[in-house]
Amino acid sequence: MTIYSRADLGWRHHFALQCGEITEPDAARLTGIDRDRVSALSPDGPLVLTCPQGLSTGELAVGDWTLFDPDSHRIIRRLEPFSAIKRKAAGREARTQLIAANVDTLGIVTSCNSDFNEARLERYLALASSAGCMPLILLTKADMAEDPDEYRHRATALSPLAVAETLDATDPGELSRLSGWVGTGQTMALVGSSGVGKTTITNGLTGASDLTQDIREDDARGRHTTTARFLKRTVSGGWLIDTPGMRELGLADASDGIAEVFGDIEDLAAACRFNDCSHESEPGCAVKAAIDSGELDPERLKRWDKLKREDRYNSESIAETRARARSLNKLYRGGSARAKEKRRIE
Ligand SMILES: Nc1nc2c(ncn2[C@@H]2O[C@H](COP(=O)(O)OP(=O)(O)OP(=O)(O)O)[C@@H](O)[C@H]2O)c(=O)[nH]1
Ligand SMILES: [Zn+2]
Repeated sequence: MTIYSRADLGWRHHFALQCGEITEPDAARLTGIDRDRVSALSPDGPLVLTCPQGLSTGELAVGDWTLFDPDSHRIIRRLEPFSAIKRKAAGREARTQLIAANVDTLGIVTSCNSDFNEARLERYLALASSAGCMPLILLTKADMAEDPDEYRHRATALSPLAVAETLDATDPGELSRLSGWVGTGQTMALVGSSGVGKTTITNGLTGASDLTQDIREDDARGRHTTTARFLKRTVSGGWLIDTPGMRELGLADASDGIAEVFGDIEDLAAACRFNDCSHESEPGCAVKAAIDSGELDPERLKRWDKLKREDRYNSESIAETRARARSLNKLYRGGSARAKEKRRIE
C-alpha cells in the first residue's frame, strides 16, 4: 500500500489555518462519494468515513479535505476548499451541485479540428474563473492538424488568463510537458466534449498502474473491497479528479467568471452613455463604436450576450427556487402552528 504525506495529498497552509491550535489534525482527502459512503485518503492510508448528523454527502465533493475522528471514522467537519467546481443540478429544481473541490487547474480539453469552438472555450474559461481554478486549454490532436499553432493563438486570444498547449495526447513524451501542472500535491480536473482525448490524457498522466488496482480498503463488514476511485494519482506526484459529474458541466452562478473572461467588453459597456445600454442602437454606445472601428469582434459580443443571458436565467431560477422553498416553509410552519393552536383550543 502506498502511503502519502499530507503534502503529497495536496494539504497546504489554507487548510492548516482552519485547524486553529491543532498542529497534527486527523485530516483526510475525499476520493469518492457513493450515496452515504465516503472514501478518503489520509497519511495513514485509505479509509471509509461516515457523515455526522447534519452533514449530507451532497455537501461534500471529491477533492474535499475533512477533519475526522480517528476512532469512529466519523467526519468532524469539512474544511473550506480553495476552489469548488459547481454545476446547475439536473431536474426542474434549480440547485447547484458540487462536482469537485480543491482543484488547482481546470484542464479544458478540445482538439485542433472542428471540435474547437470559441464559445464553448469561453464558457469553460468563465467556469474555471468562478470556481477559482487556473484554466489550461489543452489542444489535442495537434499531430493531425495542418497548423496547430493557429488554434493555440485563437485560444489564447480569448482571455488574458488563457494558457494553451497543443499536443498529441497519445504520445507519452508530449504528455510529460504537462507534469508541471500536476506536480506534488497539485490537482487537475479535465472538461471537454466527448472524443477530444480526456481519457487518453488521464491514462497518460496516471501511467499504466491505475490506482483502482492497487488500493484496497475495508468496507463496513471488514471485508476488503476495491471501489472506483475518482481521485487518481499522476506519475508526477499530483492528482486528477475524474468523476462522472466532471464530464458534463454547464454554467451556474458564473457571473464573476464571465466578467473576468469578457473584461474587455465589460470595460467598454461601462463607458456607454446609458447604464442599461443594450449595445444595439443607443447613442453614445462604446461597444458599438468598438465594433465599428474593428476593435471588437461582433461574434465575441454575441457570445458574451448569450452567456450572460444563460447565466442570468440559471441564477434567476436558483433564486426563484429558493424563494419558493422559503414561502412553502412558511406555509408549513404556519399550518402546523395553526394545528397546534386548534389542538390547544379543543
Ligand atoms: N492522433 C491523436 N489521437 C488522439 C489524440 N487524443 C485522443 N486521440 C484519440 O481520440 C479518440 C478519443 O479519445 P478519448 O481519450 O477516448 O476521448 P474522451 O475525451 O475521453 O472521450 P469521452 O470518453 O467520450 O468523453 C481515441 O481513439 C484516442 O486515441 C491526439 O492528440 N492525437
Ligand atoms: Zn452600449
